[in-house]
Amino acid sequence: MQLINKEQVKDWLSVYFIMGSPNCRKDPKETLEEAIEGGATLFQFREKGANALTGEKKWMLAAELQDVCRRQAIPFLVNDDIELAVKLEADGVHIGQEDAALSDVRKRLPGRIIGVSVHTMEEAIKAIDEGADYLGIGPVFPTATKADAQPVQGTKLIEEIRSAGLSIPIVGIGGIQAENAAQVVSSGADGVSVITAISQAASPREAAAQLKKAILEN
Ligand SMILES: Nc1nc(C(F)(F)F)ncc1COP(=O)(O)OP(=O)(O)O
Ligand SMILES: [Mg+2]
Repeated sequence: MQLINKEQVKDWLSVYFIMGSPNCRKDPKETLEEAIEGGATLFQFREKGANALTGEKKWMLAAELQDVCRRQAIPFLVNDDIELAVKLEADGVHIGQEDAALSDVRKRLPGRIIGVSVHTMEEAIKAIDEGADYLGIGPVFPTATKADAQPVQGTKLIEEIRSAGLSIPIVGIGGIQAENAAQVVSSGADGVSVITAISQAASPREAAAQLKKAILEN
């Protein structure tokens, strides 16, 4: 059972920026503001990896970035940390196969966006049956950002899901940049999600704008 308007979710997925403080070249708040000014349409707070903030510091940064999203009217999602999402009344969460069960998350965050990472058709069908609002599929290209990433799979699963006539909103993830973004969308994804392509850019604004342009040209 889908709770959020599917077309709205597809629009949100166009340029989906994911970030935490360890990913940033400069101040995370500045990075996010620039990314949204450049064209980012959705944000996921993913505070993970070496030197990730925890406890009060993590909560404070999340609240600060949520405020940026509120002011710029884009949804603020939280990766993994359901407690934090509930505490902040986030617009949604993203969960992987090892994270909390979708049914439990739905109970704790009714009416909010729930995205699920999937790597196989079986995982995709299970997530759709359980009412996921979108699927994160990848890694499409090699990525250095996620140490425990699954094997690189290109756009094969995205194409398979679309060939099966499934219309759930899909975002590609993993090693995506302006140069390769168009092929992700032409394979059937509704948008692309990136970390490094924006967070490590000299100009996050310009990087987001280039991604947006690549998507719109497709
Ligand atoms: N965080 C993510 N966001 C997306 C999104 F669809 F939003 F692009 N897709 C996939 C992931 C990966 O999620 P997961 O497999 O739980 O690993 P981690 O918690 O380390 O990110
Ligand atoms: Mg996760």
